[in-house]
Amino acid sequence: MTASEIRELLRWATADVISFGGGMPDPSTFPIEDIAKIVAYVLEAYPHKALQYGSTEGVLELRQEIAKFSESFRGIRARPENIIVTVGSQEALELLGRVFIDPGDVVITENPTYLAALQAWRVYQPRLVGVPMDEHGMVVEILEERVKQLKAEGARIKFIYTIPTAQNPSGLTMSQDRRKYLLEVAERFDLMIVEDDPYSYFLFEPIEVSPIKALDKNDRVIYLSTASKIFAPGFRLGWVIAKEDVVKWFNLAKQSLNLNTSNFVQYIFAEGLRRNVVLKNLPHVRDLYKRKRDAMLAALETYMPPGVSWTRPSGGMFIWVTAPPHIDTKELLKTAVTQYKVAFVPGHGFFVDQSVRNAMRLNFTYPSFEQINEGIRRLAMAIKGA
Ligand SMILES: Cc1ncc(COP(=O)(O)O)c(CN)c1O
Ligand SMILES: O=C(O)/C=C/CC(=O)O
Repeated sequence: MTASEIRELLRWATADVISFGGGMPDPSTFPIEDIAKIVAYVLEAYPHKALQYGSTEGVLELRQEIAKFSESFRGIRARPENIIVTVGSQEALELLGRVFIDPGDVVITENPTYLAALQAWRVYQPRLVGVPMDEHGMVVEILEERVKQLKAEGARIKFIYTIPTAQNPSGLTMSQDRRKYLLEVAERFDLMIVEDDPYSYFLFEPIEVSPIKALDKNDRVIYLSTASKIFAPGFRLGWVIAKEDVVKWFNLAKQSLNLNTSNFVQYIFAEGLRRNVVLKNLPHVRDLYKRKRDAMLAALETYMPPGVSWTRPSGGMFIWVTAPPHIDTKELLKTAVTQYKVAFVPGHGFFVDQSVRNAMRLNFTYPSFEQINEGIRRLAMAIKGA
């Protein structure tokens, strides 16, 4: 077991430190009034169901609402039997490890990728294989070559993990052609794709892309999403859309983890979807995050010294920054926090072999506009002094 550099950062979060760490939503986006009304309604209308143990796969009413939401908003056709509700999509990542990974099995991911997925799976001792990205996302040509090599070695490839839209940590979005190519490679080599999709709700520029799951005609994609960025992360509510036998295995594995996801939050989120709270809130959230992204890009242009580069995310919550090669950002973090009062997530933990030491991930959704400008100014001073 290894620590999450993101979770560990929470230790540094003191009042005088500007943190670009955790991918936290701007608290102003939480639909507090709607949630307050819904809580009162749920406790009035069906308190005994909401406060009781529940089914491991999740409340039927919520799975029905998620199926409707996924089809109308994401173009993903699914029935409630194809859905299991999880304790955040982080639990879905754990279930993937618990159900699919035996020691030595190969898991293929983008490189860099979401470090808490790697953290969850390392417990099951996989062989992690990272595929590089370019501005169009995972370089699927390289993936195809790696798959051929791995198959020739007799490796057991359990799944390909991708965050195709506004990727964590890079902010990059996989093109539609690449999505089709990836699905074609998976079909040809009989592989499963895990599509982790917390961020497709926040695309700032019009990009013609669809979830890979919406293109999936042969149940080859296990799709993950979450209420964390569109409702509230404190609810710890995510979901998986997959073929029924995968849902059954996830159910089996989840029984011994936590019996069931909280009924209380499930009924609240079901009512939130029913009342269109999410879709009503999204345009405001998307506009706010676009403006915050632009504010951080402008501050980077203003303050960063030569030799520092960064991505221009198409959506999501993060900008990926590459410092000059002599800088180890894990070391830089200590100075940044203690001397310059600014924090970020060092980049090495996002790589399958922790090899890249001079990168960092910056969150722009949580800090205020003033903190974004001041924090980037401080960060630039820390980099110049390194
Ligand atoms: C790619 C990805 N997957 C999963 C998660 C976990 O989210 P949650 O457990 O809150 O649904 C996150 C959270 N930042 C994420 O970025
Ligand atoms: O910053 C992220 O990507 C994940 C955030 C969830 C967490 O707080 O660990």
